[in-house]
Amino acid sequence: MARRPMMAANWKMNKTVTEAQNYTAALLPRAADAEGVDVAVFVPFTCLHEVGRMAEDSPVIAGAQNFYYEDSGAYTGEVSVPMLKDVLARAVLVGHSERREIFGETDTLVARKTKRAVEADLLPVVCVGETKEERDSGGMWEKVSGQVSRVLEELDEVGGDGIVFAYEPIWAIGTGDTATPDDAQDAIGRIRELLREERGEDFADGVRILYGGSVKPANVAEIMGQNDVDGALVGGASLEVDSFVELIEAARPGDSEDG
Ligand SMILES: O=C[C@H](O)COP(=O)(O)O
Repeated sequence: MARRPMMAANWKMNKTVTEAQNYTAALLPRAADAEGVDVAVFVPFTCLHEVGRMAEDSPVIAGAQNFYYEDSGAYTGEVSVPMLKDVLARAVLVGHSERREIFGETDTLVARKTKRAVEADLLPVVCVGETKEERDSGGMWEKVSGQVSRVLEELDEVGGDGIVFAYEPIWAIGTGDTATPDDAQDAIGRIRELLREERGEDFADGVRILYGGSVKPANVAEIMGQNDVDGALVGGASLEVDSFVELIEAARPGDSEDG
């Protein structure tokens, strides 16, 4: 099944509102030409409303980088799904490794957030991946399969067709140390196989799985050329519009190495 590619920018903790406005104004006309690719931009809460408003009538998907699964209440510092929708977010990152490693998010919290996003029709991009130590000790698959399975378990009641996963080996994030295209295909192919075993052929074929970790214009074509890789979640190389647009263009169907 041909899945629609996705190219996603994760600005992380970068950009003021003015910088976000300038970036979005430059991106929108150029992303409009990106036929066949879903373009998403995951931005800090402080500029989400502005990016959401500017992108509202465009194909560009404005997204948040985090949220909490309760809708309201005494959760100081947190932001809920209704609040994200109110500022025009259409997607959200869930369980990015920086949330898991720095802020202690557990597999259970990530799974509950994913369920809440699905229920609210906010597209979750669920991040999974192993540390260098886990990879070196042969524990990559135990870690990644555990993260994916916990999410699937939580989604039992709500389905979750169309959710997006992002495989991001932690050792490749922001290090310039990209996984080889074979490593990316191996991990992502195994994730898809797990989805097939747990939820059947149609679900597995429909879920997009992105790769993340030091993706840049110089390596994107090779990564996108892998059979099971449906796009990329990009940090550093998404911060400049020119470089992000190069990545979007490389994701267009027919532009990747194997088609
Ligand atoms: O969300 C994006 C990933 O953490 C990758 O970041 P990076 O492209 O700067 O390595």
